[in-house]
Amino acid sequence: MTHPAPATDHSATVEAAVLRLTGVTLHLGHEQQQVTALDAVDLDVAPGELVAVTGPSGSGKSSLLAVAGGLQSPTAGTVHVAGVDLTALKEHQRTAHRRRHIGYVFQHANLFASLTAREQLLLTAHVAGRLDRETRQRADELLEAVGMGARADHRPDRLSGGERQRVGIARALVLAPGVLLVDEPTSALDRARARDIVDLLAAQTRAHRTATVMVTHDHEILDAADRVLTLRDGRLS
Ligand SMILES: Nc1ncnc2c1ncn2[C@@H]1O[C@H](COP(=O)(O)OP(=O)(O)OP(=O)(O)O)[C@@H](O)[C@H]1O
Repeated sequence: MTHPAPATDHSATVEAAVLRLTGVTLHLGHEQQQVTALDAVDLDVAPGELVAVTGPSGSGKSSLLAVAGGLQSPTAGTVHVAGVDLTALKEHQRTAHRRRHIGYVFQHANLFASLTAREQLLLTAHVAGRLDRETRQRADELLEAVGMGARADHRPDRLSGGERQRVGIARALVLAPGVLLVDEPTSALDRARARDIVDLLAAQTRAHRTATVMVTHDHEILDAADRVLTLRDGRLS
């Protein structure tokens, strides 16, 4: 019987982090108008960990999510997702890796008006070529887990803002991503619903062992995070 070679320390730590940004710098704009949106950012997020990133307007929060999600290539540095450096991939490979390993939750749930809650999840699975029995079952389980089981056949116009956000969270998890990137999830919600949603995100992060990064202005929800980091002028601390 053969045994696999032991992993080197380096590859083991990359895998352990799930999401790892190393020395990430992002310049935006041109020449005199150039802005350093991210400045030598290092960030490791482990499975089951919820990291909140806060910071003033223009500090680089959206840029951080865009780079971590492979939507924007950094000017310098590397972004490892599930052990693979996104910056070393060709565009089509990056898209495939992103679909497989990253889930996104947006400020507004961005649901399709004509689809029911369940169909929002099934469409995501379909686009990824994963509309199989297992994924259908996972979709129903997730809708149950986010408290939307009884409303799985409702379209967005029959759901509240908080309920739509719940569907958005379930949709982000339907392909079992290792990384969850969350952009201002509570900004469209009242206090009580904001609390519900962030508690749900924390619970789902733990239940599904995702490495979750949540960008937020909302200081009242920071207690739900395992770690709180601050961006100032593109520097993370
Ligand atoms: N396309 C662009 N060209 C040039 N500069 C840009 C561009 N997009 C963003 N910036 C600048 O990069 C910096 C970081 O912007 P970013 O949107 O990441 O900040 P943010 O913290 O998400 O802000 P907010 O909280 O207001 O959404 C800002 O100074 C912004 O003006």
